[in-house]
Amino acid sequence: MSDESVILAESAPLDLRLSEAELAATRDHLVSFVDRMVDRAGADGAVLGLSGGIDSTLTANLAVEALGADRVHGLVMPSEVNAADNMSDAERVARDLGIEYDVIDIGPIYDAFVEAFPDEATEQRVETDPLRTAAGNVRVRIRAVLDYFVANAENRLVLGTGNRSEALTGYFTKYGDGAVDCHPIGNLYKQQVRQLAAHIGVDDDLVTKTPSAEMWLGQTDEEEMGLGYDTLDAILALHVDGPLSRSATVRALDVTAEQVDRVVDLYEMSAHKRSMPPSPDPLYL
Ligand SMILES: Nc1ncnc2c1ncn2[C@@H]1O[C@H](COP(=O)(O)OP(=O)(O)OC[C@H]2O[C@@H]([n+]3cccc(C(=O)O)c3)[C@H](O)[C@@H]2O)[C@@H](O)[C@H]1O
Ligand SMILES: Nc1ncnc2c1ncn2[C@@H]1O[C@H](COP(=O)(O)OP(=O)(O)OP(=O)(O)O)[C@@H](O)[C@H]1O
Ligand SMILES: [Mg+2]
Repeated sequence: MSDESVILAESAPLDLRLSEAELAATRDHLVSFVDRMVDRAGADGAVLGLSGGIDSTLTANLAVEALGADRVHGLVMPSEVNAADNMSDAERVARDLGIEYDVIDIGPIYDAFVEAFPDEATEQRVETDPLRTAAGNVRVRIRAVLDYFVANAENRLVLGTGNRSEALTGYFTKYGDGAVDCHPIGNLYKQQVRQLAAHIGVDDDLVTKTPSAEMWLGQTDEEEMGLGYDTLDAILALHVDGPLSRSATVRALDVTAEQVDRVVDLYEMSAHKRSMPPSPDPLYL
């Protein structure tokens, strides 16, 4: 069994599932949020990146429910490190929803970036950290530039797809997938994202797909974070968002103190990603 399947085989230590009535209320709440955001901005619609993952799939579904298919524009943006299956899933989502979408190969844009960089060795070293992450972040930020081009050109808002598990751990690229106008699913833990997606009828293969940022070939969120989402969500809900102490969390979830500490570290180290860039207090002379 690979490391990844060990992580995915973990049983959920805390049941965060919503009831059917709560799912229905959540769906209405998020749909009206999207509608309100676009309306208050005086925008004509929304644009979002479609990756074939569950976060963008759910967000696209909610956007279509809020705005109608004719006011949602999807961008499928493959690169050399995206699995072809994910890109065809992204196109399937757009087609099934009946939205306008473009497929934009970001490979040449990324290559131009690397070639323009003065360090000739950059290209050779990008497959090992820290350059692997830096290079992956470039791809993510290129997508943000394209999202905003469409938003500017077509008077749309950029919909983010971040969920609460990612926000609290800083598991996103600053000014990359974090560069958006709002995050409709930003208050749902990852397992609630899956549950809401299943509730609204998203295909099962998309609901159960292994989450991946696809910053490099074969990347998975859970492997990189060193924690399964079910464990992560449970620790976030009880300890970071909730009132339980470190030791009470260890007892309640049957997790290790190291796992709780890891989550707290991720949370604390990423505080800068959850606030506006600070300036010094004003100096009144
Ligand atoms: N204390 C501090 N105060 C203010 N700024 C601080 C800072 N510490 C770092 N920084 C700044 O933040 C930068 C690091 O942040 P960042 O550039 O985001 O880079 P970083 O957090 O290193 O990498 C992004 C992480 O998010 C994951 N990700 C990215 C995109 C999508 C998804 C997904 O789930 O799909 C996941 C990715 O796999 C990776 O683990 C530093 O280079 C520095 O500029
Ligand atoms: N190849 C891509 N084309 C278009 N958009 C992308 C691509 N890769 C990532 N994105 C955008 O970046 C967002 C963040 O990626 P992330 O992996 O967190 O979400 P996801 O792929 O929708 O779901 P999961 O986390 O389960 O993989 C995506 O939801 C999508 O909006
Ligand atoms: Mg993904």
